[in-house]
Amino acid sequence: MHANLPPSAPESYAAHATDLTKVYGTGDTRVVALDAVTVGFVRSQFTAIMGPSGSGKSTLMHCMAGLDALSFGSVRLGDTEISSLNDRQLTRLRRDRIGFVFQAFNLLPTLSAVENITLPMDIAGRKPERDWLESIIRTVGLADRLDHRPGQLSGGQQQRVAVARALAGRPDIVFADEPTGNLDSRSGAEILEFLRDSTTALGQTVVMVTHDPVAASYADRVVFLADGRIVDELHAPTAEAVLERMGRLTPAHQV
Ligand SMILES: Nc1ncnc2c1ncn2[C@@H]1O[C@H](COP(=O)(O)OP(=O)(O)OP(=O)(O)O)[C@@H](O)[C@H]1O
Repeated sequence: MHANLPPSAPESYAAHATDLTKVYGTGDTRVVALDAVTVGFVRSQFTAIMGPSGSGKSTLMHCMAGLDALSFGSVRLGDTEISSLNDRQLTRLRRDRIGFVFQAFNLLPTLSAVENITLPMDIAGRKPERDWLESIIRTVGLADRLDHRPGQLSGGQQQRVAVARALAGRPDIVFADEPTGNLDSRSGAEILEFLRDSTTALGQTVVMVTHDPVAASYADRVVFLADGRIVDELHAPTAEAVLERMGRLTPAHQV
């Protein structure tokens, strides 16, 4: 398994940031959202990013996914230095090599579940690999819902379609931003299990931003941010351990 390579081996990372710094605004409105963050996401691992509100979680995800430009530092996706890419190359990289799952499911209402799953590949002119697609659909348990439109599916089922869509192109990495934020706890648990299965059974790499210690406990590793810096990390986390670490980072009035 790639996950057993030493973390220092560059090939063990699906994505890696070095001294990643992001500054918004200038003068009085200047905010250092990320302050020289160095972090790697090991292939075939599930990593959760946690931290108090405003600590830089979304900014880290957006910079590493090529959705936002860096101020300083570098981000590599596999062998590709993304800060060296122009807008067109970045668009292609996001489309072909990154999967996204958001809190809102962002499905097209007029398309069936399977059409939604294959849409990004259809747009890219790529043919889905049949076996891969079937294993994803099996993993997320959608085989008997493929012809349903999003309006005929529950929230949990719609998010399963969104997870399958993110995985369909066999991306180098999947970024999930609060993927269970709109779901009841049972549907949320299913989605988290699918994300975890996609790393253990399918070898995918998943990075998830979450506020929820229970959600984070599904990950192999939790990285904690505070004030734009990585301040802690946990391996094989339990919800209790995550909660305890978060308690140390969050001022009492915000808990
Ligand atoms: N487009 C922007 N312009 C100016 N400042 C921004 C912008 N986006 C984020 N920030 C600031 O950068 C800091 C980090 O924001 P970010 O959204 O990454 O935090 P977060 O940890 O994801 O927060 P939350 O948990 O509330 O979503 C905050 O101080 C925020 O106000």
